[in-house]
Amino acid sequence: MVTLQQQHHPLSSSTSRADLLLAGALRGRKSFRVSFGAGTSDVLRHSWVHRNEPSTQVTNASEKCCASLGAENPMERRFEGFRAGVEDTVGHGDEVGGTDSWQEECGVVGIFGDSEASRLCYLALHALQHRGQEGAGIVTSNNGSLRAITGMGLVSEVFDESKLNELPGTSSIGHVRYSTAGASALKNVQPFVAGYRFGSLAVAHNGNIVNYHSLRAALEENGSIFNTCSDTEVVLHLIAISKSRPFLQRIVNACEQLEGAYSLIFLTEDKLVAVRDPYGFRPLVMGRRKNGAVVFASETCALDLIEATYERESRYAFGEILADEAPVDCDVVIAVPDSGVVAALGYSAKSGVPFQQGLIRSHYVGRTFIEPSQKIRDFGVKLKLAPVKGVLEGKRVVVVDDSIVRGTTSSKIVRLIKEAGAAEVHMRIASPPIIGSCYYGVDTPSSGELISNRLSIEETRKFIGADSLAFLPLERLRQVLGEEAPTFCDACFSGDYPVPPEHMKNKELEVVVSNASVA
Ligand SMILES: O=P(O)(O)OC[C@H]1O[C@H](OP(=O)(O)OP(=O)(O)O)[C@H](O)[C@@H]1O
Ligand SMILES: NC(=O)CC[C@H](N)C(=O)O
Repeated sequence: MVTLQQQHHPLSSSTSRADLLLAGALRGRKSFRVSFGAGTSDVLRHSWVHRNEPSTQVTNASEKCCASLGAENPMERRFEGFRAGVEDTVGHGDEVGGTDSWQEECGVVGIFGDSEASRLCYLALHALQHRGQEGAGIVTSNNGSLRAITGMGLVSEVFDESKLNELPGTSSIGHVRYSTAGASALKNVQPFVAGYRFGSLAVAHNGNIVNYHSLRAALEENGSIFNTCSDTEVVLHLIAISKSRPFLQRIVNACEQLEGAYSLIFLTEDKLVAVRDPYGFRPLVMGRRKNGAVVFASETCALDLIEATYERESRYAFGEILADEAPVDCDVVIAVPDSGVVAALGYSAKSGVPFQQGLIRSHYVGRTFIEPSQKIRDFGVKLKLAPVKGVLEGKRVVVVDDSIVRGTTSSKIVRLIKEAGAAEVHMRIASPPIIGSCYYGVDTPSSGELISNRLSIEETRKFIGADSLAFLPLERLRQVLGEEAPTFCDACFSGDYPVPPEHMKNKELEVVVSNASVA
């Protein structure tokens, strides 16, 4: 582990140390670990500390997790179809055997050094709401103790002004949940807070710990009692039993035992620590507010909302590369909102072709994956996206999206745009073809259902009905990532799985590698 940075935090002398640590300890791969704060308190405690809200109704291990969903909760209706027969350790990925589109998974946030920490956390969670709608929670640290509020439902359903008033403090972490391990139930809603012999510790996790079953079995064998049926809880137990010193080393020690995907944010009475797995499976970005407060979040949209700056935006570069690699005579560049917007701006800037809003997204419609059948899903795309005739009629249109998964969205979009009168439709995709399923926490369909696994780029172009189709070449993606490229997992694009997963669900591992990038 190498210390990259030590600096004075401008806000408070009691939180005066900021360490940015770049760890190379985990299996020889590079990952980053970041901690902010000072000192440790040596409080002797073993019990769980406050998870306010009804979540404190702790249960015996054999209880089905789905049991604690409240009847009045709107999410109960939304997830009704998924819950039948759900076992303790089951999340969405296991229940439905993959979903209709590329799922982004939970969102995590951490704020350090701002007197409005819980409010900023709340706003940032709003920006990340698309990553998980089952439950939300915030933990703050104030005057040497942690305080948590968690609940089922959307951020706006769980929190209001009075709840936020109950969460004073200058540091906070937050979570929006899309379950992958452990059913959709209140007790599995994060952040989790635990008390152990050195004080209190909270954690928010995005990802899937693939060796969770064996870790939990070993911990239970040694007497650990679990409070939830989420994979995330093992991390707290591993930290609590670690013999390493100081606190950061205990985290390293715990994470060294984890396999799979984890972007984790920890909060103690005086520290905030962000950890990313050695392969960078799940996203995590760092930003800073003007007052010096440090922010971690799953996506940059959360940084933008709370006016924290982030140094690099690679999606813009992906758009520029597409314009460079796959130019085409066209009149207008449009995006599939919201995920294609930044890349479309990059394409437009590089090609000199104007960017316009050719598709308007309705934010009042649920994500298409909630719809149960293919037939209904087709309507879903139409409901979600409305073409703007004035922009499209008679035009040669370049449409930029971030990915093609099964091909459902792209084919509907091409049809919508043509029906609106476009003369030509050229799809540009700001990622390489997705040829392999994900086993590390992104709920993707099985490999066989991925269109780029089954069809060549030319066949995919025909399937979606576009006049041309181009993907971001994998080598160019790696170029953008530079030296960091080997530290990121690109299994879904390359078929090269860095960690063989313990549980394969029903997905096949075989992938067909497709080399061409333009059709
Ligand atoms: O090829 P398909 O299987 O249709 O999936 C591809 C689509 O899925 C994602 O959107 P999603 O529906 O997740 O909504 P988003 O725009 O909120 O990301 C992605 O941005 C593509 O538009
Ligand atoms: N989507 C996620 O990142 C889920 C985190 C964790 N595995 C859970 O199920 O709660």
